[in-house]
Amino acid sequence: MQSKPLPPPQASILVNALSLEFPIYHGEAKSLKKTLFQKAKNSLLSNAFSNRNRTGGQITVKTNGNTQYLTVQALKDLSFHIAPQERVGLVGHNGAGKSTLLKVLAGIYEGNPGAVAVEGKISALLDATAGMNMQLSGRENIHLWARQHKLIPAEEKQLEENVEQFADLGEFFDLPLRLYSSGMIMRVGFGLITASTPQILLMDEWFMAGDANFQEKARIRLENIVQSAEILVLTTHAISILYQWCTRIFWLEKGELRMDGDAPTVLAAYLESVGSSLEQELPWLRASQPSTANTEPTPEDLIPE
Ligand SMILES: Nc1ncnc2c1ncn2[C@@H]1O[C@H](COP(=O)(O)OP(=O)(O)OP(=O)(O)O)[C@@H](O)[C@H]1O
Repeated sequence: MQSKPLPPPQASILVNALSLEFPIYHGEAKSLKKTLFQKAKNSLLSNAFSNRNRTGGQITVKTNGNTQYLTVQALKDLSFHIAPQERVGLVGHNGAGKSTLLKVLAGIYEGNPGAVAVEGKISALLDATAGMNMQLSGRENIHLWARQHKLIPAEEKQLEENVEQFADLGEFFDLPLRLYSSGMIMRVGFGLITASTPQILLMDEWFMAGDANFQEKARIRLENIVQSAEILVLTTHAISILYQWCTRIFWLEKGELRMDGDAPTVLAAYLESVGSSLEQELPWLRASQPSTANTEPTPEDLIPE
């Protein structure tokens, strides 16, 4: 008897005490180094610098033998579990660690060993040029990607046709990417990443760019993959998208998880901390019923007017 293939395991993301710091290499700029060292030392003494400055990760002084060096703590001791059907939004000030966290989940950055366990096939809409070779044409980049992902020839052909049609670049599809505009590169990158449905979809804000024609085509493609992805993790500064799309929000501050909870609660607390409110950001809330929050996501909301 032929055995049935096993269904793919359910998607999940388990993060346990994740930290990530970037060393600052700026040896030649002595005055900058001196200033940063002084600020970091003052902050250790008084904690005033870190409280006042709500941009970027925490800058700290580290010691290795006789040498001192500076690091930016981009993520600090994060722990959480994301289960299937959860749609998580990341909020926080500039430099809070949102993009870095997405990159760690995507496997682009490595956190501390054993801190991240991801189950399921991931697609990351983080950077349109990630993994692309600027010397190769759009078509060649598709083949490169197909080989890296071990597609069989029929799948590779299908992918090529799919992306070529979506990107709609005419003869530019066979010219090197270095001759493309950023919007043209995005068409190839977006088309490639959204050609198949992932179990886990990670999205940063970059995909909101592009001309009107691109946005309409992108909307249709996004609609399909967002609805079928098991897990969505998204970062954007657009509160209305977070409110309508997400079931859960992580509020990051200087790399730490300041709050984790349902979208209305965490967004209200976050907005209050920056002197705003949900009613101010989403005037339509006043007129709508509470039950309309977190309804089925509408990808139209991702595309700016
Ligand atoms: N490749 C890198 N090298 C050094 N420092 C980095 C690097 N990437 C991020 N950082 C630092 O890590 C911190 C977190 O950056 P990150 O890009 O994750 O913030 P963010 O929350 O996505 O910000 P924004 O809302 O402005 O996009 C910042 O202080 C940033 O300077």
